Amino acid sequence: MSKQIIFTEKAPAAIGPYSQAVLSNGTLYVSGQIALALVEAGASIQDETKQVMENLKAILEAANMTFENVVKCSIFVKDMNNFALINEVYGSYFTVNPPARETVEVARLPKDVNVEISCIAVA
Ligand SMILES: C=C(N)C(=O)O
Repeated sequence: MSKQIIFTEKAPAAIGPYSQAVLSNGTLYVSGQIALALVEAGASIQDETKQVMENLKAILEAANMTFENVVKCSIFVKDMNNFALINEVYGSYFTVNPPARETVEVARLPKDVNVEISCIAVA
């Protein structure tokens, strides 16, 4: 079993006992990304989502991958009424052959952010 911890300063450090991402046997498991600073600044859901996607991008790049390597995403939202706005931003990162995905509304997210997205990518 191979297990390589991926870390980049270009994405926020973990806020708990987890790694930004773990690479195992060619598959990259990226932890759920949030945009805490933007939420604290009162940013829009679009800007929050964009920052989350940029975090994912930076972590993928740290493992020599891009969004093209992503096979699955999980989206957790505080308010499903934001579904369309989140899709608008998310979709701009996956213009062709988007990955598999689920989107789930949850009661609360860490640090009271509005959206958290994780992904799995394959080399
Ligand atoms: C933000 C997270 N990924 C967490 O708390 O697990």
